[in-house]
Amino acid sequence: MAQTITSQKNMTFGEVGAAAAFAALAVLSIVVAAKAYTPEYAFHAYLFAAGSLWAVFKILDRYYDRPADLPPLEIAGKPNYSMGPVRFATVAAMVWGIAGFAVGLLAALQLAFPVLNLDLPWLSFGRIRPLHTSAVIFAFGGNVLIATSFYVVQRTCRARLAGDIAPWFVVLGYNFFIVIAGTGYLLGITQSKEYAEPEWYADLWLTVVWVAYFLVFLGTVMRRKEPHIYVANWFYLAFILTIAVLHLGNNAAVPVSLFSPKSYIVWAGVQDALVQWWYGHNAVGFFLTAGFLALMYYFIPKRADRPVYSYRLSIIHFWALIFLYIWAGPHHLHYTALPDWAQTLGMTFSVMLWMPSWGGMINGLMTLSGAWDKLRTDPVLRMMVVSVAFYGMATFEGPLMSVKAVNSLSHYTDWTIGHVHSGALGWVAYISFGAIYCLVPWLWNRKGLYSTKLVNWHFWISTIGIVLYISAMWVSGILQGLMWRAYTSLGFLEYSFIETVEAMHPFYVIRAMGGALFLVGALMMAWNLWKTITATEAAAPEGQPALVPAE
Ligand code: HEM
Ligand code: HEM
Ligand SMILES: [Cu+2]
Repeated sequence: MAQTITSQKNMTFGEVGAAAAFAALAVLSIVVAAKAYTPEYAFHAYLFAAGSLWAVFKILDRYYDRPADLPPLEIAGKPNYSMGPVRFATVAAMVWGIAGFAVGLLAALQLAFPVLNLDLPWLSFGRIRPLHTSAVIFAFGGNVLIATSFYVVQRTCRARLAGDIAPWFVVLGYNFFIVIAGTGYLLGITQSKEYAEPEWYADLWLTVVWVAYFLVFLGTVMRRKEPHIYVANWFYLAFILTIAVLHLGNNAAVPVSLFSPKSYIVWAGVQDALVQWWYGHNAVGFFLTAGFLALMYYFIPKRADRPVYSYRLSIIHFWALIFLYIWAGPHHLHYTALPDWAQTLGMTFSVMLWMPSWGGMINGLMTLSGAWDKLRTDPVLRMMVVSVAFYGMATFEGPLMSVKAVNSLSHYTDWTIGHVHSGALGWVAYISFGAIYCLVPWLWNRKGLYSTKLVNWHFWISTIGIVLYISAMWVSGILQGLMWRAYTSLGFLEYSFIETVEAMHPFYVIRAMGGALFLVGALMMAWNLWKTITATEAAAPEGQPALVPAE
């Protein structure tokens, strides 16, 4: 007689708790929707209600379908990695990335040809701009960080992701936040804080998601089988923790009512400005830098098949970077009502930041020692190496721009926009593209990418795009700054404002062309990945990970 071992099937504590919490949120959202002061807010409340009901349904549905026992942590002595959430976030990153680049292109075209506002409030520059910045930083960048952090932490700790539904809650909950934020901008809901535009209710939701993210990540590190915590995880952890603190500090707002989307920030005057740029600068430092440095420290050694050039330097890089970044925020407030000593402090720490930044860049580049020849044949590695070079460029330019005398010329001009995009396109997007090109064949169990040639085309087309974008912005920024400060011999301003705007036109056209090339490259990438995923040839038999051993 065949022996069957069946353990009794029970709902886990997490399933019961999450289903109950979502049911309560659904009820609350419906009440809010009914009593909302504005139709836009009611729309968001309905989205929350629909999302929560869907979550309750999914949790119950999964419970009825699943076996009594939860997936084991190990199978035959090997970690049973959880890659579903990683796959979802990877695809989401590509989709949001393309949307964000397209909206950036629209914004760029609107600046060159204002008629493209189309006289529609939803498409006006003021709404499109935060849509672009949030789509590229938080939707594209955020999904890249979640996907890679969940991948890297599992592989380097040789442990399955902590939590059962928690990793899915993080990934889906985060993307729901993106939907609320993005639709909010189009409908005119904003608290007008740059890079923190979503209103109080979206911020509260993100807080819950982010705490879950922190717990899943930390829980995975704590169940590690590998005694050492690899340096990439340190960078991820600093990113997750610091973003939580920044988010709470910068969004300390009191809502007008539960039924209104509007809130008022508790900080006043110059304190509000300082908190905002403490946040804004460290969003660059910990989201766009520390998080993506974790990618650098995992994917470059992996792809080049070389150990990190100096592991000791990576530790120094880590501590110096997080200690210095946090003080540099005031460089966004030069020549304002902020006390002079605070401006000088911000400038000094920014100049000091140059050293650890370049230490990190050198560490990333020198990891290729003995493997430089791979740059000729592997465009994915080339993309990541160029990315590190752009990181070096942006972190040289940043300290320069933080010097008050330089900032008096660069501030308010397109130079800042050039600096931003050499960091954003050259560093953040390129290291992300490289990581995604590595990840997709691993995650979908494929031998390799569909076409390396296409990666090569992507590399060259988008590199030309970046060069057009940033060089146009440097020239236009410096021209703009010089025109604004030009005086006649009688002491009058030499140019009216509109003359400076007219002078920008050709550069805005060139920038839009650069953006279009960048977008075309990303579309080629999406096609290449799609063909890779749908290819029929698997690298290893189903159910057996085609993954190389963790280090
Ligand atoms: C096709 C690619 C892109 C195009 C055409 C584009 C275009 C633009 C435009 C036109 C602006 C407004 C500039 C202004 O107000 O004068 C802008 C701002 C911005 N973009 Fe992009 N962008 C692209 C990609 C990206 C990416 C990938 C990122 C980040 C990862 C990014 C981050 C930002 C940020 C942070 C700002 C605000 C800058 C500031 O306020 O100083 N962009 N972009
Ligand atoms: C050592 C590193 C860096 C320093 C000291 C630095 C410094 C600066 C300075 C002085 C400004 C201009 C502030 C103003 O005049 O308003 C600025 C703007 C900016 N930087 Fe950097 N930067 C650094 C690296 C980076 C990197 C790597 C990125 C992107 C990945 C980046 C993204 C930005 C953004 C988005 C802004 C525009 C903020 C805004 O006004 O909206 N920075 N940075
Ligand atoms: Cu800054």
